[in-house]
Amino acid sequence: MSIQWYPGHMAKARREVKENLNLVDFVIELVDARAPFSSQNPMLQEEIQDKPKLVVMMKKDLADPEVTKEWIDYFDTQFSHAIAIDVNKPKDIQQIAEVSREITRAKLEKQRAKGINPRNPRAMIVGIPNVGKSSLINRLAHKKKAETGDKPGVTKKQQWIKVKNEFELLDTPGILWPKFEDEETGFRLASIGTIKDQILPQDEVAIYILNHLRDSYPELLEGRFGFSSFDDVVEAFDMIGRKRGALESGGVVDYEKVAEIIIQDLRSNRIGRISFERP
Ligand SMILES: Nc1nc2c(ncn2[C@@H]2O[C@H](COP(=O)(O)OP(=O)(O)OP(=O)(O)O)[C@@H](O)[C@H]2O)c(=O)[nH]1
Repeated sequence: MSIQWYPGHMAKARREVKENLNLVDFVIELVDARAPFSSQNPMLQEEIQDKPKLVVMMKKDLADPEVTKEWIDYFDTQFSHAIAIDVNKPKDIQQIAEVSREITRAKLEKQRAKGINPRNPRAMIVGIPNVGKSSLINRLAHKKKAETGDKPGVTKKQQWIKVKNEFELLDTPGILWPKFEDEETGFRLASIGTIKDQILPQDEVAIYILNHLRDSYPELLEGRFGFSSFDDVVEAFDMIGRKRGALESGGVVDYEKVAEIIIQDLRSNRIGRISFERP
């Protein structure tokens, strides 16, 4: 995870995805259910053109279920099929094969009508770093451990994974960059752990999270930290620091430590199910 995206990397990633897109009939785009807009790649649609797309919102177990429902409706109005999954739920994984059948049905029927015996449709997974691409590929392939490619000197042959006899999946995912649109997008991506911790100041990320909890999830703020509102963020840091023993010698609150506590509590799902954006 946490690739630093420079123009050269971006051009190379785009080229690689484009080459593989030529091999497939439809695309499975992974986004993070907690921030489905910010975690989309801004250029993917351009490359996909009119190929059918299935949007899979990963990590639904970490997102606010009400908001996830809104996103599914939203993507449906955008002519994309969308589902939300928890990669550890076999039932959710099963859903991918079912929706894929719907997506490719029309094309297969057309081919059959022409007397062609169609081959299995082919798909590839595309998404930003850390969104869950390898986890999903491994589940679809019934593998327990991630396979490591890229051994120096070994050319990795592309392989197709047969998924429930519904479609064939390219075993290597396409990795593209997230949006870098504005500060708000950056904070959302930092909160869900998509961008390198060094990129944005951790105290600012923690403040962003606290403000979001106060404004949208006061009951979760209360449940985890013991207060549901605050006027001044320093006061909030002080309360958390005292409660959690993040103190320097002399009993002064260690703000850096508090920022770390807030971020880690969020990412390890100890605060509750939180979404960072609505459609
Ligand atoms: N809670 C939860 N965690 C998930 C889910 N899917 C993936 N993860 C976790 O997200 C992290 C990243 O998953 P990966 O499969 O490595 O993501 P990736 O997109 O292949 O990452 P890169 O190799 O960096 O591009 C891992 O810790 C996974 O366990 C999910 O549905 N729910």
